[in-house]
Amino acid sequence: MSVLPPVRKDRIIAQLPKFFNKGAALHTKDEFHPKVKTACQEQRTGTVGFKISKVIVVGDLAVGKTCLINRFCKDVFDKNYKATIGVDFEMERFEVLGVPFSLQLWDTAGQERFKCIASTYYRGAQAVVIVFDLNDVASLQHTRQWLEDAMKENDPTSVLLFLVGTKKDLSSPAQYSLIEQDAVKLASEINAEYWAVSSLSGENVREFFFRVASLTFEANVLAELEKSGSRRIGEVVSNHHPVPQSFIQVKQVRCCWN
Ligand SMILES: Nc1nc2c(ncn2[C@@H]2O[C@H](COP(=O)(O)OP(=O)(O)OP(=O)(O)O)[C@@H](O)[C@H]2O)c(=O)[nH]1
Ligand SMILES: [Mg+2]
Repeated sequence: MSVLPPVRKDRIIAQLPKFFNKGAALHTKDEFHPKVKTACQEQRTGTVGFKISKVIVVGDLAVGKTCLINRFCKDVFDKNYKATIGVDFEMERFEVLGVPFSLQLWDTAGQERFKCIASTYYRGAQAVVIVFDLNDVASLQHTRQWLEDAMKENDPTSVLLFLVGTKKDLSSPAQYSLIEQDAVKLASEINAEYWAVSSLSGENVREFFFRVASLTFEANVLAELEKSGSRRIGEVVSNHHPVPQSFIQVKQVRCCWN
């Protein structure tokens, strides 16, 4: 018997949410991968329904990481800045294509003096959200460093990356389109999906997290399917050359859509 309450009605995902910008999307398909849809219909998603996927949110101080998470998880916005000390996390439960799926959203500190505490929590992320302020070019320039730090603790071939510009409500259309060009360019260079949001107005916040949940779910199901398929192949291969598990896992995620 399940002890968990049912998933909230507004956390049910029945369709793949759309990307934000075609020039910087993790993929541009309209629907979930056919293998994922079939596996969900046939209830062959293995352990995915019991898993909690870790998402880490990193970026400069005061760019709006905490506000972004709080807008989505609690539907609140605080205009006063209170620095995050170390880390904090929120759990969000979804239902994707009828399968329960949970995200653990880790809100980390951007302030230099708390960075070493925060970085100890980077390990094991399935998605990394790198946040910058759309009104502060320096915060966009610093995202490469945040990426490098996050990747020291994670496998770059299996992590989904998102580059998120915040405080969209504060930028004029002209200012916005200037920084967007740089952000889209950077996102496509680092293989991240780009989003622009406002936690004050709520613009794109829900859409963004639904996309994170959906793409993470899709990658998990594909990896699970690959694992159940490769177990048989692995058994045959291992009679001759043992295949390290890490190699199999890298392949699983890499071949998502190819
Ligand atoms: N206008 C506007 N202000 C925002 C938005 N998001 C955040 N802010 C403000 O920006 C400041 C910093 O926001 P936080 O979410 O605390 O920033 P943070 O990235 O978590 O900062 P650290 O915890 O120090 O790393 C606060 O004063 C927020 O009210 C937004 O979308 N629009
Ligand atoms: Mg914070």
